[in-house]
Order: sequence, then C-alpha cells, then structure tokens
Amino acid sequence: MLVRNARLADGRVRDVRVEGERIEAVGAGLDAAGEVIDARERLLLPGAVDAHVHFREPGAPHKETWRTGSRSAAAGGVTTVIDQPNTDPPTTTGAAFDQKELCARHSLVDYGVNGGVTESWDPETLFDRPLVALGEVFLADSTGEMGIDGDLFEDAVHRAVEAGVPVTVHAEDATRFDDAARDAAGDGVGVDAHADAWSAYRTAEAEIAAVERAVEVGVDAGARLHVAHTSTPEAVDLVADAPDRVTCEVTPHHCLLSRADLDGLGTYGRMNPPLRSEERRAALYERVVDGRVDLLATDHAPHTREEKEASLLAAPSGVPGVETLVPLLLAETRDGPLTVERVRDLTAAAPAATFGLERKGRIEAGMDADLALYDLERPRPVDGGRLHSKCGWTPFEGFEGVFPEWTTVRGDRVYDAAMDTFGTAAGENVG
Ligand SMILES: NC(=O)N[C@@H](CC(=O)O)C(=O)O
Ligand SMILES: [Zn+2]
Ligand SMILES: [Zn+2]
Repeated sequence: MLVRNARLADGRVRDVRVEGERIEAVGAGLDAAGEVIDARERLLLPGAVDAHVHFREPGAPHKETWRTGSRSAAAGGVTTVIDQPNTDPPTTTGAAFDQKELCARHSLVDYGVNGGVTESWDPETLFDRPLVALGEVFLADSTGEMGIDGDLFEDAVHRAVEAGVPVTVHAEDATRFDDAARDAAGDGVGVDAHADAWSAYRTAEAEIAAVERAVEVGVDAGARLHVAHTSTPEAVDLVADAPDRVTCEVTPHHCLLSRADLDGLGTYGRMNPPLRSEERRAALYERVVDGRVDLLATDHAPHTREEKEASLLAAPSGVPGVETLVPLLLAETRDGPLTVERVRDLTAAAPAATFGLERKGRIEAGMDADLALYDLERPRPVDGGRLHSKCGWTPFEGFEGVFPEWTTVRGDRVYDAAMDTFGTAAGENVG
C-alpha cells in the first residue's frame, strides 16, 4: 500500500509506503506497491497510544467491552491502548492477567495490559506475565476500591524495579481529603447534582502531597515512575523537577474542563482526580503546551448514563475519552496555542517511548503502519450519540473535534469514517 501526498505533522508532504505490517519507506515520489491511497495533502499522524484506558472486561461489560472500547479508539485515531487493572477480578495475579488477556483478544487495536497491587496481589505470578507497567497503583480509593497504604506501595515499587517494569501511580492522599465538603453535596441527581462538592472534597493538596511522596519513593528505589492523570500544575512541576525517569500524563478533561463546567455536567463531571479551578486548569494546559508535561492520556473510564443518574455520592467516578483525545487536541491547534507537532508527540511518540513500545508512535521506516488521516479544515461538533463507546455520552458534547477519515493498525484498515465501518483485524499484545 502507498499513501501518496500525505502532509506530515511538520508540514512536509511525503509518500508513505507500507509493506505488510510495517512502514517500509517515507519519501517524495515513491513508487507504488499495490493499492494507492491519495491523501490529498491531508494530515497523516502516527496512530495515538493511549496509555490509560479502562475497558471494563472482565467484570463490567455493561459499561464497555474490548470490542466497543477498541472501536471507539480506532474511530478516534488511537491504535494502541494500555488497560488498567481495576477490573473484576482485579489484574493482581498471573491468572487474572491471563483472564484479561483472553478478553483483550477481541480488541481491534493493539493493546497492553497492566498489573495491579492490592493486599492480596501475587507478585510472583504477576511479574511472570508481559506487563507493560505495574499500575495504575491506587494510593487512594477510586473505582474498584483498590487503594493501598504507603508500605505496600514502597514494597510494590521495589519489586517492580527488580522486575524491570515501570510503575504508574494514581496519586491522591485520602488523609488530605475534605470530608465535610463532600458531605455538603446535597441530594440533586445527575446533571442537577452539586458536583463542585467533589472538587472541594478531593483537594488539590491531596494530589500534590501524594505526588511528592510517590516521586520520593520512586527516585529512592531507582524506579521508572509514571504519575497518572496529574490535574494540578504543582504536581506537574514536582515531576518536571525530578530525574527524567519520572514522567507524568495529563488528560484532555483536565486541560479543557474546570470546576466552572460542573454546573452543566453534574455527576457526569465526577472523576478522580476531580476537575480543578479555572486558574489551575489554565496553568496545567500551559504546561502541556510548553513541554513540562510528558504525555497525554485519557483515563477513558466509561460508566452508563443510568449509573451516572444518581446523587453525587452514589454516582461512580470517571468519564469516557479515548475517541475524543486526538480530535479535541487537533481542533485546539486551529486557534489555540498547541501545534500539530506537539499533539503528535504528546499522543504518540512520547507514550510509546515512555512505555518502551519500540515500533509504535512514529511515521518512519521500520515502524508499525499505525496511521490516521485527518482533514484539519473539517472540524465537527462532538456528539455523544455518534461516538462508539458503549456508554453513549461524553463530557465534551458540542466541543469542536477533528476526527480521522480512516485509521490503520499494522497496515490493516480498522476504521473508515465515510461508511462509519470497522475492520475485522485482531489487535496484538504489545507487552
Ligand atoms: N478516574 C476515575 O474517576 N475513574 C477510573 C479509575 C481511576 O483512574 O481512578 C475508573 O476506572 O472508573
Ligand atoms: Zn486513577
Ligand atoms: Zn484510571
């Protein structure tokens, strides 16, 4: 296959020749080999690597399955996902890992599976499996109630270092939550809930203190430590000031939404860590733009509308996002401060490098032919009803998005926007 006249993120127009599953050559005026696709100078990006998704199988297929989650990924230009361990059973033993891998074989995109830590985990059998990372390791309870104490965290970090595996940490310190603020939530349901109470409850200080401590533990142990979903500029700065082997990710929702949006979102805007003040949101986004943030990841955490239609305290935490990651950020390049090259690096090259996925994240000879084509001149409003996650809603309803025309995984067309159709190829484990 030859993709002719593709505009790369740096502005050059080039041909990309694919041989089997790999990119074989990138150049000008390349000879065709088989099928020719004219990109008409539209933007060709490397398939995105979303290092933080919750695809819910095994345990909660009513929220999402590997099939629906991976379709949502493909339709958003994401060609590799890394799944987190708070499923049922939690991915804390070799046997649980194997069970998740069987589910993941229904994925349309490539995938990695992480291992988790609880009091009853089994490091022996777990580290025997091809984990991409240990994590997310929960320092406070979130969906799945896998919060652990500081001693177990230190032990887990040391074991991960011995096994040569990075650690991804969900860093919040529950002793610094403001329980009285949570209890002031009142009894509104769904969009009518007083969701700002969630942000007042899970304080910025709780994240900052936990990140500070986790970085200390990671640095002392010589670990490759990755901080999940940092939501405060202070936490990003702690990571940026640490050695290079400490990295962090930021979600699109913490860049584009703040406490000011919670009036409209209600429980649909409840997630951990929570949305922050408009001031902190702006300072966080600034750090995404200037490079202090290592990578973007979505924390795609689907829950059904029925589950979200509850009081603030009863509704589950989490928002979907895998399909809107690249589209929202590309729309931001049209009139915002981000460049297309920065979006490419934050969504593809950086996560691939951080998690050691050597054939992912770049359009270069020898890399996997994971590609997505975009027309920057044709943004459209995000519509929850047209997205492909099983949950059927989005916190970004009405935001502008630049969605892909098509997506390939290792040379196979997995999504075609013209007909809104998906391929049948099978994703592979990248671990
Ligand atoms: N972010 C969330 O609010 N929820 C996540 C878990 C997590 O990442 O903490 C989920 O699995 O639902
Ligand atoms: Zn988390
Ligand atoms: Zn998560």
